[in-house]
Amino acid sequence: MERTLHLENLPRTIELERDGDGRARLAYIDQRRLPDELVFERTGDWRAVVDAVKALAVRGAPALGIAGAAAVALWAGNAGTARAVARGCAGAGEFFLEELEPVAAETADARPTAVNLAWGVRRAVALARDLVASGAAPGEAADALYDEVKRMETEDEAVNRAIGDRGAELIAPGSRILTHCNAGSLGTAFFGTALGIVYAAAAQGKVERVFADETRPVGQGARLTAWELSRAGVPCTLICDDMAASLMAAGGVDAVLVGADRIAANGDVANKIGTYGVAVLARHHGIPFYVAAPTSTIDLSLTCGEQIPIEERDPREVLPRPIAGVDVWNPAFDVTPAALVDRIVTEKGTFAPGELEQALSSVRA
Ligand SMILES: CSC[C@@H](O)[C@@H](O)C(=O)COP(=O)(O)O
Repeated sequence: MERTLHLENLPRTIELERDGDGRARLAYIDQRRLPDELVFERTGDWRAVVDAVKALAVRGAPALGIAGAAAVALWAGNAGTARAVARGCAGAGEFFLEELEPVAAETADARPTAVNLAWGVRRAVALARDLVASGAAPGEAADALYDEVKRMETEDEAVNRAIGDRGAELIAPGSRILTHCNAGSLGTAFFGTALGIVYAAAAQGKVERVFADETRPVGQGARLTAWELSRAGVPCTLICDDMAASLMAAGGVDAVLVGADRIAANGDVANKIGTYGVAVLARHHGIPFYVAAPTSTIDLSLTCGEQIPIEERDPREVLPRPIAGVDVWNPAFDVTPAALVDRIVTEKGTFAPGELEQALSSVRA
């Protein structure tokens, strides 16, 4: 039975826009406040974007890519251009690029695991360099960076929809799908990666229900995935992370779908902490484990997952009121070995982890 989805109820997550005076600003959903309230923040300050990334107000690998490029564009349109203009014409472009360097470095370092953040920054910086090299003034470079971020937003949705269509082919009718964290519209400009597959498969009437892991410690599953799926009209059941094993043992899960923050060349997958455990459980119970990600999340410069930097976050996320004598370890991500991943779904194709490197080298060539 085909299901009527209500994707129109999902707001766009992150968008560069111009205010009434033509100044660039970034509008984003403050995801810390969901599901209690849907609040859009707006800022023209690149440092505020970096702070929003660090605080998880903006999160999810593809959304971080856009945030990274947007921070560069905002700097270029405000402080970058103003300082270069104040300095005068001679060498303004070189001065602009020199000043851009620490801005780019600070933005790219805001979160280390999701490779899209640095990818987005690199894409913006490369464009700025090309423009200055071809004689563009800083103000012109800033306008072009604005347009580039808008292109990234559009591309991101198109990529997610392609992932959705490809991934839906893996989903059997009547499927009960387990997901971890939020790899949905909220982690992207729009539509989502793992949840993009859910939306595409649900539109074909194949999804009976999605089980959302709560995803301790920050609760992206409980606060974000459950909110997003219910708004979109997909039946959703929230479970605590430690219930997944029992659910699988009871025969309640037909497939696992998760997103990724970085995928190494050998197909090892870094994603939200707890993903590895879900993959072990899925293999034990003979349930297929699928990863959905854009090719921008695949880092062919790393041969294996051990090389992926894992972000450690504030212990207060785990233990809000410290207990004397108790230490806390709070890694935000873990690495699922390629051997536990059945298929990786990208916009360019669906691959076994072992095929990834060769397949992507040939599609990129
Ligand atoms: C489409 S988002 C994919 C991943 O980035 C997602 O699964 C994830 O792990 C997000 O972690 P977060 O710490 O919330 O940024």
